[in-house]
Amino acid sequence: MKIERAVDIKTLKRSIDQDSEAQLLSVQDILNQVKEQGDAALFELTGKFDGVMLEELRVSPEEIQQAYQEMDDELVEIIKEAAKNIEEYHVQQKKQSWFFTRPDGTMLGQKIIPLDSVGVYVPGGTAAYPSSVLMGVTPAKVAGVERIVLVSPPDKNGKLPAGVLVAANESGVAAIFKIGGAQAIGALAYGTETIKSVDKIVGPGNLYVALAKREVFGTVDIDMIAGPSEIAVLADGTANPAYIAADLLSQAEHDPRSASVLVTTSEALAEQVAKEVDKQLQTLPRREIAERAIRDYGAIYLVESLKDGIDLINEIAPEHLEVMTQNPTELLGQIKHAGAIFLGPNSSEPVGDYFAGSNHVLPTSGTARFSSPLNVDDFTKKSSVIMYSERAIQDNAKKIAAFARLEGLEAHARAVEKRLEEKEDE
Ligand SMILES: NC(=O)c1ccc[n+]([C@@H]2O[C@H](COP(=O)([O-])OP(=O)(O)OC[C@H]3O[C@@H](n4cnc5c(N)ncnc54)[C@H](O)[C@@H]3O)[C@@H](O)[C@H]2O)c1
Ligand SMILES: N[C@H](CO)Cc1c[nH]c[nH+]1
Ligand SMILES: [Zn+2]
Repeated sequence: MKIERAVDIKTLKRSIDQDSEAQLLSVQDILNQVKEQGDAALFELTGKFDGVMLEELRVSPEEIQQAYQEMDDELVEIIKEAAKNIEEYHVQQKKQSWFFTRPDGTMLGQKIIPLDSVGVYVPGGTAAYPSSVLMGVTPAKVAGVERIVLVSPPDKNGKLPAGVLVAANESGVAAIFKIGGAQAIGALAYGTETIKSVDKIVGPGNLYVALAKREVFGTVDIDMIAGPSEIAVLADGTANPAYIAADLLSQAEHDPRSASVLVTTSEALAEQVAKEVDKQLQTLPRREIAERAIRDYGAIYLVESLKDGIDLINEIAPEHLEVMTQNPTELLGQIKHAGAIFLGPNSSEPVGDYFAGSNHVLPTSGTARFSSPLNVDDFTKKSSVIMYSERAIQDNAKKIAAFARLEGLEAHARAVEKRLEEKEDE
């Protein structure tokens, strides 16, 4: 890894918009086909793109049972424990409806309501992460969403990975469907004979999935369109270089476009981390991916002070930030922009990916400046509640009517004045 004194933030801001016109047209065709032909389109497109002719779209209870048998019992227990931790964390996020009254008897409030139904997309292939199943489903469940369904593309034998099925079952989804790509997004948005449409679709996927989500937005709500993973580590000379290198590589192995960045005040540490990264890379099974990510999007930035380091971190707004300094908690107050903040030497990033309980679906590509991790609020909506008292309408009707007339809206004015007339007639 190169050690630099100047920072090119631009290299971290990778665009997710690498779609071509042809891909967009193909996605639009797929969505139309699903809208018009329903299940028949799903069977046909799954044959075409996933190479398997399915008999059933829905995963059967027997398939779920078989998944438990295929998995090591110890791993099932680990998934259960992770699910418990994730639930415990997200329960803390739950907000209550609130109401208050004014002295004139008016009652006002905000009612919080869970969405009726949600679809969670789980990518296929090597990115079919059981942990992402837990992260997508649990906040919806905690929010109180009644119907949560999961979609994921099948393999050539028409199967989904055992880990995905176990995680889905443990987190309490209502149904699992073996469909992927734009056709899965279309089915969730428009509904088919077998799959009822949902109100919101969440979860990452390839370009076809991302484009399809963008296309159906408005018919349904969607979550963020996530870019490749990122990690930034802020460290002083007290940090352990082997830990830092390992954590940088943990995100580099996700994608050749993952960004792994160290910001440090210590030149000695910078040199040690660069050496460690090279050393640890040699034995990684996903070495090729990680090597490309480190080469193209990895960097070590030397800064004069921790204050300069924090300014730089706030500018990068990384998906994950690890703070490995002598007193990490003292810096927390100054960190404004980061999706998840890991404090101290024991809080290795994968702790958050799998087990601590916080959500690993996080804002990427600098969007941590204005967005948050996937959370319970993403699966609720709010309604305002207004109950004006008789005294309040009598006292305020004239003011409201005057305001309406300022906007040239006579019917608005007369609607509230009607209450005054009715009172005079009594
Ligand atoms: N940001 C994150 O947190 C995160 C996590 C996991 C995975 N991912 C992303 O998920 C993606 C996984 O990709 P994947 O492809 O393995 O699985 P996927 O499930 O995203 O896509 C597979 C589907 O793509 C469709 N498809 C493939 N080729 C097509 C074509 N030519 N025309 C139309 N549709 C086509 C097929 O329907 C197939 O079912 C990667 O891009 C990865 O970066 C991101
Ligand atoms: N670090 C990824 C999100 O940035 C999530 C993940 C899933 N599995 C392992 N890691
Ligand atoms: Zn990860």
